[in-house]
Amino acid sequence: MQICRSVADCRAAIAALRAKGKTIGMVPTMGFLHDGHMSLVETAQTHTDAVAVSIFVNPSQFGETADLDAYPRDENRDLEMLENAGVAVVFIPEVETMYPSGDETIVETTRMANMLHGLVRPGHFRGVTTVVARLFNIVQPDVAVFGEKDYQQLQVIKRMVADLHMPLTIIGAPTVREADGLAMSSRNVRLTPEDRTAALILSQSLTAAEATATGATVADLHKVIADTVATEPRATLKGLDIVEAETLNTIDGPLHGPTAIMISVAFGDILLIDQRVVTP
Ligand SMILES: Nc1ncnc2c1ncn2[C@@H]1O[C@H](COP(=O)(O)OP(=O)(O)OP(=O)(O)O)[C@@H](O)[C@H]1O
Ligand SMILES: CC(C)(CO)[C@@H](O)C(=O)[O-]
Ligand code: BAL
Repeated sequence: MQICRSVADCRAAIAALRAKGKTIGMVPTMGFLHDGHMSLVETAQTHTDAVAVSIFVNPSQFGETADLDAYPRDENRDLEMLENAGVAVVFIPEVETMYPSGDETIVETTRMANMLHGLVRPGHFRGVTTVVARLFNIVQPDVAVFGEKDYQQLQVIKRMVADLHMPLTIIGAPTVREADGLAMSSRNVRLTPEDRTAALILSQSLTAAEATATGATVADLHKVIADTVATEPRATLKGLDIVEAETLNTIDGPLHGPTAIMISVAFGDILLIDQRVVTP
């Protein structure tokens, strides 16, 4: 496994694989890896010959520096997991490497970035597309894999790739969960034991909504989720969006096709997200 910290080293490692005729898959991450990330690596490996993983805690997608500062990191453990998984290249840049001129050049999906979860975290998706576009330009993968857990992020990136005619395919991979249903997230380790138990309310509220989806309106599902989350006093519902699955367009009246339910719930200063696509 090649560990690269500069753009030149990363490009050289990828070029060496290309010279052997290998196709390249990519999994962008912010590190502190868990089984959710490793499932994305496996998906990338089934589609391509060699996989590159980036580890970069991207400052431009964090609103509050407290959230950025508290973001968990463990580079040695991450590298061991990636080596064991047979990853070919790991790219671990510094902030100066990714942002040589700060935020002079940005990439933004102007509509999709500034709706739904983008309103809960202003500027977040602009930071995501800006860094992902840079990562794609450095690695130039054939395929990149993103988790469905970050549902809006996946749709935003697909839109960016289509609109900028980027020559790669984006694949979405299902959410990997703990045994009790909590979506795996690097942020879970910051939860107190009480909040960790309370966090089950995310998946439980989605299950309650799914059970009533057929024949339901958006307003009905809003109520089911809000009422379920309200039964957990430690949880604060921050965002709840029920939209058409691919376009993220709003739905009037009853659900009429694949529908994405996206929720964000805060436990103190820790914001957790989950989603489910239901087809009535
Ligand atoms: N439980 C999961 N199942 C599948 N994919 C996941 C899961 N958690 C994260 N991912 C995906 O891994 C990629 C990197 O995500 P990231 O490094 O932000 O991890 P994370 O655990 O989501 O961290 P956090 O939510 O705390 O920011 C993204 O494409 C994300 O959607
Ligand atoms: C895609 C990503 C690595 C960009 O920083 C990040 O948003 C994430 O980990 O989901
Ligand atoms: N997984 C999305 C990255 C973030 O929360 O900033």
